[in-house]
This record gives sequence, C-alpha cells and structure tokens, in this order.
Amino acid sequence: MRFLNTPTSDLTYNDVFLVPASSRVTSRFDVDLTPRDGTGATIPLVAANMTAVTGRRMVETLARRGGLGILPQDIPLDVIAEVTSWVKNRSPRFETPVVLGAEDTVHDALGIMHKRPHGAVVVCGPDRAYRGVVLAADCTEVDRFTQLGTIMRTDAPVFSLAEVSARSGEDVLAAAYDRLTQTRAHVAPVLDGDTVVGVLTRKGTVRSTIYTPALDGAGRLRVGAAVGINGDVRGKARALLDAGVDVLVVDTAHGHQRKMIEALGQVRAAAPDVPVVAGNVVTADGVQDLVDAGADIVKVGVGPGAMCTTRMMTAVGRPQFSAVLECAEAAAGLGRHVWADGGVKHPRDVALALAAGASQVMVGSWFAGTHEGPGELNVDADGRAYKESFGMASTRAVRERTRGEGAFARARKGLFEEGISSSKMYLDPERPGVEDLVDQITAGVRSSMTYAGATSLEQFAARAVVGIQSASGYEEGRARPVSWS
Ligand SMILES: NC(=O)C1=CN([C@@H]2O[C@H](COP(=O)(O)OP(=O)(O)OC[C@H]3O[C@@H](n4cnc5c(N)ncnc54)[C@H](OP(=O)(O)O)[C@@H]3O)[C@@H](O)[C@H]2O)C=CC1
Ligand SMILES: Nc1nc2c(ncn2[C@@H]2O[C@H](COP(=O)(O)O)[C@@H](O)[C@H]2O)c(=O)[nH]1
Ligand SMILES: [K+]
Repeated sequence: MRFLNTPTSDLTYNDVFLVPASSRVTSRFDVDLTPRDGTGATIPLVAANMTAVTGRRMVETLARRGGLGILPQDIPLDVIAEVTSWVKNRSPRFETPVVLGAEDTVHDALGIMHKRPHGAVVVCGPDRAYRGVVLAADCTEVDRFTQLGTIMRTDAPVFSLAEVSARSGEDVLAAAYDRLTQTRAHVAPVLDGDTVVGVLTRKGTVRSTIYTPALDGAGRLRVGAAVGINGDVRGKARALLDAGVDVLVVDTAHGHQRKMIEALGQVRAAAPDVPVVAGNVVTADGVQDLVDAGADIVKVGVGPGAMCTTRMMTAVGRPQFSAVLECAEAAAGLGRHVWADGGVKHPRDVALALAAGASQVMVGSWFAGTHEGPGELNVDADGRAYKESFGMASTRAVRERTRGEGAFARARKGLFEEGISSSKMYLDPERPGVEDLVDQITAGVRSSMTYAGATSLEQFAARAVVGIQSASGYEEGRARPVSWS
C-alpha cells in the first residue's frame, strides 16, 4: 500500500479513501478473498469473541460461508465442547432448519422462528421424519395455541439429498433456485429419504455458488475460541483443543504485557499445530513481542470498538487504520499476519483494513444485530427489531466473568469498567441475517479490489493507493435518502 499524500497524523478508516487504478480484472467474481494466514478461512471476516456476538449459530453460519467465529473466553469449557461438537455436526452445505413437532403450537413457532433468517419451521415426527412446513405468514390470524399440525403446509416444495448433494454444481443450484422461484417458495427442506437434513433457501443456492465453507481436515465446519490470560491458561488451551477447536485466540485488553507473553508461551506449547492469534496491540513493538512469544497472527486494535470506552477512560489507543498499517508491516517482516479488530461500521472499513495489510477483519457489534446473534430479539417503541450488545470489559461482562469469585474481589474488579453494558443493535430490515451482511461486505470488498486491479488479498495490499480526506470528503461519499434543499 502507498499513500497518495503524506499523512501528518495517525488515521482511522473515515480519514482515508482508496484511489482507483488501472485494472485488468474484468469481473468482481474473479477476485479471490481467501486469507493466506493458515486459519482455513476462505473469506477475511471473523466474528468477535464477545458474548453478545458469537454463539453456536454465528460460528456455524459464518463457517458455512468461509468465515470464522470465535467463541468468547467467558463460556465454560464444557459448553464450548458441546457447542463445538454441535457446529461440527452441522451440514457444511445446507442451512440448519428450525424443527418442531406437529403438537407444538404457533406460540412455540413464533418463539424460535427468528433464530434463523429463513423464517420457517419444519414440522417433524420422530427421527426428524418430515411432516410439513410452517411459515411466519401461516402464524397470523390464528390462535397462538393452534397446533402446527393443523396449519402446516404439506404441499411445499422439498428437495431430495440425491437432487442437491452433487458437489456444488452451479447448474444444480441454479435449477434449485428456479424451482423455488416457480413455486414462490423462499425455503424448502432437504430430505434424505423422509429425514430432514437441512433447508435450502433461494439466497442459499446463490451463496453456495460464491462462497466456499471453512472446513477442517475432516470436512467439518471450523470453530475458533478465545482464552484469557488469567488462571490455568495451558489447561484451558488443552481443553479447547480436545473439544475440537481449530483456531485459538489469546485475548486481553492490553496485549503488550508480561502476563500475555507468559500466557501466549503456554498456549503455544499446548497447541503447536493450530493457528494461535494474540492481542490486542497497536504498535510494531507489540507485534514483535507477541510473535517472539509464539503468535502466528496478532490482533490489532485498542479502543476502536463500538462498545469500547477505553480511549475515553484512559486516552490509550490508536486510530485504527494507522495501527493496522504499522502492525501489518511489522508482521509481514516477521512472516506473520494481523487481524484488524474493531470499529468496522461499513464494508469500506473492511476494504481499508485489508488494503492496510490485515489478513482478516474482526467484526463485533455490527454482527450482534442479526438473527444469528446470541441476544434476544427485542422490539422498540417504533416497532424496530434489535438485539442488545455490550462490551467485554463492561460492568455487565465483568460481573458475569467473576461470578465464581468472592464479593470483595468482584467489587475490586468492578472498578475497571472500559465498555458499555447495553446498546441497541438494530436488525437491518433489508439484511437481518449475518449472511446478508457478509454478502454486502464481500461485495464491497470484491469491488474495491477490482478498482485497485487486484485478484488476491496480497495483491490488494500491495497495489492499494490510499488518500487522506477531510470530514467533508467523507461526508460527500454518503448517500442522501432525502432531498437536501
Ligand atoms: N480491544 C480493546 O480495545 C479492548 C478489548 N477488551 C476486551 O475485553 C475483554 C476483557 O479483557 P480484559 O479487561 O483485559 O480482562 P482479562 O480478564 O483478560 O484480564 C486482564 C488482566 O490483565 C491485567 N491488566 C493489567 N493492565 C491492564 C489494563 N490496562 N487493562 C486490562 N487489564 C489489565 C489485569 O489485572 P488487574 O485487573 O489486576 O489490573 C488482568 O489480570 C477481552 O475480550 C478484551 O479483548 C477490553 C478493553 C479494551
Ligand atoms: N475497550 C473495549 N473494547 C471492547 C470491549 N468489548 C469488546 N471490545 C473490543 O471491540 C471489538 C469489536 O469491535 P466492534 O466495533 O466490531 O464492536 C472486540 O473484538 C474487542 O477487541 C469492551 O468492553 N471494551
Ligand atoms: K470506541
């Protein structure tokens, strides 16, 4: 990457723009988004290890489209083991159905339908034997105690595994899309015999022609998990590996500290064969020390997060674009990589982090506001759906993390609050699922890369020309949904 004009101060995403360059890339589909950092991801997007962001559905859904989800360090190890096994038993190809029985009620259906964006419940008998489908539209104007067996659609389209299991032939998926369109269905169960093995959606058929799942050596979806720097770090790392976790993230607010170096050494020793990510830092010195201690990937970002009050509390941090740029250059010099963590609000921010040399970009709160986010779906006074997000250094998270400790110790730890305990992340009505956001982000990044004449992330970071802009330059780039005069 090179600057168009020389910066005189540190910069964040809003301060910069990408300059178009002569390009030989004729299609945005010719762009390869695979990060080459050893993590097995095929798109450069990671869901943050935050309680409000990443749970089983986030990990599963992202991995199916090639991204990684990192389970937070506050989740008990037995739960991580259960979630990892659950994810690894999901289909890498078909979406997971929401399943209920014929005796379950409309009330039950409405309570869980929103867990998935496809808005359908598949009604099954014993052993997942297919009975019918209930859509959200079928649940209006009926009593909430109506049993699903009485309203389910039994004539909805279904696909047999034999029809759609052939490895990602675009023609097969296009035909499935056409059939769904002709039958005016958005979603259809996939059956092995009469057993439901997944659902296929119109959008899903298109996505399966664009994305490649992030799979482990046995062809199962990949799972990441974080470990903190306190307690029996080596034991926790071993337990995560035994649970089948594929990527370990050693994570603390101030990653450039002795305790982190020691913890990282222990994780490295316990996990010689899996990618180890460590952070957070914002300087080349920080990168050097974490790489020396065994990190394959260094996580960059202090203070840019949407839930984060660190900069207001401490004045510590660094504008994120400059932090990523300096750290990525340092990591490249050591044959390692960085993940840009925090502050992503638009697809352009991801493109800029990649142009600055990050191998992947971690997204937190933006992903919290999706069907796959672990939070409860709430509706505000204006009828807008949202989920809550909160920081991992907030009072709420610290209280949860220190639950097993004495009241006095908890009171002492509660003093150091560097995150907000509640915020509303609205679901975008046009993009309520995390895959919708992934579509939007990767479309933006693919386009950025063709503007720069790059077909790989390495080429993009090498060719990108970045200019510095004023606040009005940034503002000019925004759309005007209402007239201005
Ligand atoms: N990227 C960012 O900007 C930030 C991210 N976070 C996130 O919050 C979560 C919790 O992290 P964290 O608060 O580090 O908690 P951890 O549970 O990881 O503990 C941090 C350890 O480091 C010690 N420590 C020393 N200096 C600091 C410091 N300035 N800030 C925090 N701890 C320090 C603490 O000791 P003692 O308590 O005795 O001081 C404690 O032992 C993580 O997921 C982290 O990523 C939190 C803040 C900033
Ligand atoms: N200073 C704090 N940083 C936090 C806290 N919780 C999470 N984080 C960091 O934010 C990113 C995600 O950023 P986002 O803008 O995408 O939401 C996450 O990965 C952490 O590094 C916190 O309480 N305080
Ligand atoms: K912030």
